Amino acid sequence: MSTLFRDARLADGRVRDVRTASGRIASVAESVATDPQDRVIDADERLLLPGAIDAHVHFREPGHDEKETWTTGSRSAVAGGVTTVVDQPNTTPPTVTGDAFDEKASLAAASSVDYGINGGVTPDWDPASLFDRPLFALGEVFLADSTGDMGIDASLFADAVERAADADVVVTVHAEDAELFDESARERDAGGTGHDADADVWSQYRAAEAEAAAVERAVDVGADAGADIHIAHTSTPEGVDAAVAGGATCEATPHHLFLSREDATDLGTYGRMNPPLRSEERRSDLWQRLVAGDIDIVATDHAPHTREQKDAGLWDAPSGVPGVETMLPLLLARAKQGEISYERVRDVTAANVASIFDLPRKGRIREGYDADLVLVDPDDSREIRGDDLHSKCGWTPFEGYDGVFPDLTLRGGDVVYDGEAVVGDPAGENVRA
Ligand SMILES: NC(=O)N[C@@H](CC(=O)O)C(=O)O
Ligand SMILES: [Zn+2]
Ligand SMILES: [Zn+2]
Repeated sequence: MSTLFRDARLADGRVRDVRTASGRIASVAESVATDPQDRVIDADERLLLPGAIDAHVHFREPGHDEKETWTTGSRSAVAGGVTTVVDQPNTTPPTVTGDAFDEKASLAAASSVDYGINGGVTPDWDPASLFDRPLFALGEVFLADSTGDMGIDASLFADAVERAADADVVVTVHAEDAELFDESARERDAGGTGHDADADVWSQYRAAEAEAAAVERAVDVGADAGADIHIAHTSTPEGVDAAVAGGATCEATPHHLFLSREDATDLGTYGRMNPPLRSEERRSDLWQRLVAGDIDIVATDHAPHTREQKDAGLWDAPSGVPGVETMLPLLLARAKQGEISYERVRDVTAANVASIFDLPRKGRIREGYDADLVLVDPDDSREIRGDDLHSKCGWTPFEGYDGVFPDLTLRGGDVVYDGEAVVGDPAGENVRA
């Protein structure tokens, strides 16, 4: 199937015809001749972007298919313009052995988007068999416990980073130092479950200082081993600055860029995640660092949990929020308001992700690249509603926010979302296989 987009506006403002054939971008030019077989789409100067690459999702299989599956997670992805995802290892079993990797890889065949599968680290990981598999990256490596309780100590971390350097794979780090958590916060929990709990207490507990301290440690270990360190979900400007100073790359999530402790009280446990929401001042400084280029990529840390699981007390509810479907729509809504350029949105959601994680055929609209494409009308925003989203969890922390959603998403030249429904059979491929 070949497709010709007529008069598409690219992120840099140029208006071009873009033709796809055999899953790749075949031509990008001011005027491209139509082949009789082409499906012609009059883009009418709507915006055409490379499909977003979300380097941080938790699609929950194997082990937690009540929260999400490769089917539901990838359907949510395409409806939000994401065409490649990277799955994290805190599943059950955790992805810490070659066998566990294989089990996850066979489940991922149900994915509508391309994917990478990360390997993780626990005291009983098996690096020999794990590095024998087509790993996307090592990570997220947990320096403190989060969902799955995979926090590891300093010596295991150093060992893991050395092995990753030998294998020439990036290490993605969940950087929080549990020694700096404020245990006295527990006494300030006034009780209540679900939305009636106060997640600001969670922000007090997993203190902001705990992030930069862990980032500093991670980049030091990385430098000693000669490894590439990527800091996951930086939530504080101090954490970003420590990553930049240490020569690491870093990501920020939509929830840390759009939400703050001022939202935590209303969200309750639905606003509990690791690292937690930060002060409005830190949130705004984080956004500035995104616009300025200190933050390399936006990744969602899409971490769905069921309502039933979230409707518990603050200390018992699981951490994490969904986000894969709303990342690009939220950023495009901000771009529409002039708060970030379309080129920067393209870079942080696609081009930079491809260069950090070495995906030479992804992240740009250029001849020879994979035909992973998102067409949007940049002026057409709508309110985000949990009921409209495709994640199995059925809720969003961004309820009521403006989003610019895709009119069309293509993966490998095939339409996977037509603006109203997810279409086609799952055909996602492992990007490292
Ligand atoms: N971020 C979260 O709060 N939760 C994530 C794990 C993680 O990324 O730390 C999850 O898997 O639920
Ligand atoms: Zn994490
Ligand atoms: Zn995560």
